[in-house]
Amino acid sequence: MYYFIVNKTSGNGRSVKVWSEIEKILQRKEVEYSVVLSENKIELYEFITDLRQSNETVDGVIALGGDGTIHEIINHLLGMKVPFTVLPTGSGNDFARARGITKNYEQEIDKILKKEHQKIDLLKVGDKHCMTVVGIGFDGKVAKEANELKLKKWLGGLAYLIIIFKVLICYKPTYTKLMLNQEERIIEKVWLIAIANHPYYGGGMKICPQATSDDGKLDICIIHSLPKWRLLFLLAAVFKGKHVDMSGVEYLQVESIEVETNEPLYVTADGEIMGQTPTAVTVNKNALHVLS
Ligand SMILES: Nc1ncnc2c1ncn2[C@@H]1O[C@H](COP(=O)(O)OP(=O)(O)OP(=O)(O)O)[C@@H](O)[C@H]1O
Repeated sequence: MYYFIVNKTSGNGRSVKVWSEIEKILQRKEVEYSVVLSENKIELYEFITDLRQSNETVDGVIALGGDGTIHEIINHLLGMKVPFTVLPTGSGNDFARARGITKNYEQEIDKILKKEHQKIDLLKVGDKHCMTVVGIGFDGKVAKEANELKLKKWLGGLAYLIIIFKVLICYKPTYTKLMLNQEERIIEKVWLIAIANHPYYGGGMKICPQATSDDGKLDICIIHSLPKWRLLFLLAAVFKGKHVDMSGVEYLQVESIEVETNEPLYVTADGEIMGQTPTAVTVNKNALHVLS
């Protein structure tokens, strides 16, 4: 049995339209499925609780949503050895982008029905897990403002651009103390720290191009000690992942990181606000089964 979780709020309501398309494909292929079309996280928790208690064999849990939906689901599936994947219907879809999952839904369903899966790592941040990228600093502030902006769903990518400019006007880089694999490092004037399990965040920004979710490592990109105008050019280069060799960028691979800052900075995971610094991130190796 396949379990589908449709987040009605993601992608400006696109999930519901896509679900009706998918339901027809499933019926044509005579696939057994159960579905929840959820408006809020409580409906999601109830569905997963039912799934835990069910005697059915779970062939897969499939999200229709974006990275925020994935974030909620994986944090509830941990410990259950059920394979997970997504049919992307969000606005960012950075996990799908990283794994080559397309919007050719018929083709993606054929892949799902092959039942091939593999284990991947997750990032552990506090008591939560993250699938894609933990963002700290400038990007955390941008995500916070984007989540609060009601117009986000209408403006799409343009909303991020507007918010980036707005945040940039007032944002000041921060004195930061890091513990990288237990080794202390001080960096003054940090704009942002991205800690990645997959390469993309923010709807296609290739912040950690070398990140893979099967190497037991955190890929870390630190952007620091740059004037504002250079940061803007650098952020433009991030879309192609061409920023890593530029000055003001450090790219590291470690097993653990602790971040302390002289003032609290927003911490995001999969685009969702987790809290503020200080924070610590580690790898939870082979934590989740994903359908490939
Ligand atoms: N099953 C669910 N049902 C309802 N709401 C959910 C569910 N799972 C997560 N949410 C909330 O819905 C919000 C929007 O979902 P999501 O982030 O997937 O869509 P999006 O913002 O369009 O896509 P993306 O994150 O890829 O940009 C999230 O902030 C999340 O907290």
